[in-house]
Amino acid sequence: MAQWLRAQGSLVGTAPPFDVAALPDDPVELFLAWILHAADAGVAEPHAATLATVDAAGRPDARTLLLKDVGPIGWAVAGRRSSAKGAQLAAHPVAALNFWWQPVVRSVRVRGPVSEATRQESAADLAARSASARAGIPPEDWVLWRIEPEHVEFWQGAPDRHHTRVIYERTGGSWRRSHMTI
Ligand SMILES: Cc1cc2nc3c(=O)[nH]c(=O)nc-3n(C[C@H](O)[C@H](O)[C@H](O)COP(=O)(O)O)c2cc1C
Repeated sequence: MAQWLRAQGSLVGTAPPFDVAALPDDPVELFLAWILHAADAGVAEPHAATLATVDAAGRPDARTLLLKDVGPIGWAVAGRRSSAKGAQLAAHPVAALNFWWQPVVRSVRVRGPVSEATRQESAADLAARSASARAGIPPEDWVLWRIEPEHVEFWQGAPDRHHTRVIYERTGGSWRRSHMTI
């Protein structure tokens, strides 16, 4: 199996130009540019991401879900309060969210504290789902969570392995930005 895995391609997409001299001050702006670009480049379901949480004993967990919104107050995801992630977020309201857009060799990582949206916002998210996706979900069990970004990393792979990492770290009310080629 190890041989088969080694034979699989990696970073075989085509990365677009990425000018680190022209980065926005706000990582949300760069994220919006990247996810829209990924969709234009044919990435199916570019809003699918891996949400990582930790349980009460400190053990990590992760699953795929859909990004519901992104803006000045964070990256929003939704699910059942009664789920494992619901219990984990109640015990440790922190999370990481990872995106991987293979055809454009781009990945984004977001980390930070998590808070629940208002009951109205959670209800509106549930109401916006298809009838089949709503079926069997009591409204009070559906929660929209927001990850308030403290650390956002944009990674773009290069065929020559000179990959680019751009890191935004929030200190107080402002963002500190750095980038490197690795
Ligand atoms: C593409 C995709 C999108 C998904 N979207 C969601 C979602 O938005 N919310 C959700 O709760 N689960 C979603 N799921 C199911 C989760 O991956 C997971 O099975 C479920 O949330 C239970 O996870 P938990 O037991 O860790 O809480 C999605 C799965 C896939 C593959």
